[in-house]
Amino acid sequence: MITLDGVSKRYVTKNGTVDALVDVSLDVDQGDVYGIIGFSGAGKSTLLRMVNQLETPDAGTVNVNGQDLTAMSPRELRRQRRDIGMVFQQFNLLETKTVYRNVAMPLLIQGASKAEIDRRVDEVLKIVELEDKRNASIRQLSGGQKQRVGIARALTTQPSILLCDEATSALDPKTTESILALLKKVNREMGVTILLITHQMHVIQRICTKVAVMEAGRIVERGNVLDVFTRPREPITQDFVRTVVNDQIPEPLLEMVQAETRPQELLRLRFVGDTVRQPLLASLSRIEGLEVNILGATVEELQESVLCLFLVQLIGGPEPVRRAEQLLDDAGILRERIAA
Ligand SMILES: Nc1ncnc2c1ncn2[C@@H]1O[C@H](COP(=O)(O)OP(=O)(O)OP(=O)(O)O)[C@@H](O)[C@H]1O
Repeated sequence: MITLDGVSKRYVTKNGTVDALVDVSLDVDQGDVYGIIGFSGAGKSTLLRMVNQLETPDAGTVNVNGQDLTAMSPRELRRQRRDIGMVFQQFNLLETKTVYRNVAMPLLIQGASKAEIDRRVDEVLKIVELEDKRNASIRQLSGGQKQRVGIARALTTQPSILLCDEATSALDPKTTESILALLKKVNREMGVTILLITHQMHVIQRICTKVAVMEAGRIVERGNVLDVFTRPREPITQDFVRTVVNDQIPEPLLEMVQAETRPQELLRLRFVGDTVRQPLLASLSRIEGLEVNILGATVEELQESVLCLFLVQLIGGPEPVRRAEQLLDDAGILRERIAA
């Protein structure tokens, strides 16, 4: 549905050159909620703006619905952009105008009839649950309500793609949850494909199906959210995952572990989905000559499944520890040894 192929973008300023995108390729399929995560300056905004050609590439192509946007005339591009809505971090609304006027804007620009505009505005305000604010001024709204107006405006032209530029970064945690739930609803019930950029792994966890991690203009890791959360490869991805799934031994317990004089093995275990139901820890503790201590545990909901992370200390000789590791391997549990 969206395909970037070998896209590069270099900005030249009086302070020097910046390679904002370096040979970036990306495939977003219909129905995806695709999240791009990275630190400030990684190139996320530049990538997002390629998809509606607010930025043009120095090299590579940008295809949307099978059409190469980089080869389009300005007129064709304007038509294509109606199929791509955009939601902004700072809402980008006309503060002195009404909700109706803001939401109607894309249709007014297109020259739609008053009857059609009225019908469509009412439809989208219902979706974002702001019917009662139709005639309110934007200034009278909370941040969360403003973002709902921003989403409604992006949906008026019935786009098949929604681009979200840090849509929840200016909102408090509770409002963030409600906006993320709304985006998920837009994806599920209206079939809108979403490409979003964020620096919060929590956003990826809550609504994305796929994720790409960006660093210095490159995509360094990508995949299904469940896979990336379970087996993050790159250090930057591990850092992002750690902000949601803590995988470190808590400081007070570390001292106890380091003071242990008996032979021990420290393991980080990851269980996904059905594996969670197995009574593994009970089985481990039945191994003769083995003492099992839990040093940490996290359970996170992820894509309608659960990811559990356990930090365990196995105290015992080589044979009981080997049996324990065998048991974990047979159960398909991901295990990783950690240093004390
Ligand atoms: N119009 C521009 N002119 C010059 N440099 C730019 C321009 N736009 C972006 N850059 C630079 O390109 C790099 C990537 O910027 P970009 O905004 O895409 O990153 P980002 O990951 O979205 O960052 P943030 O999260 O801070 O928005 C940065 O070094 C930025 O300073």
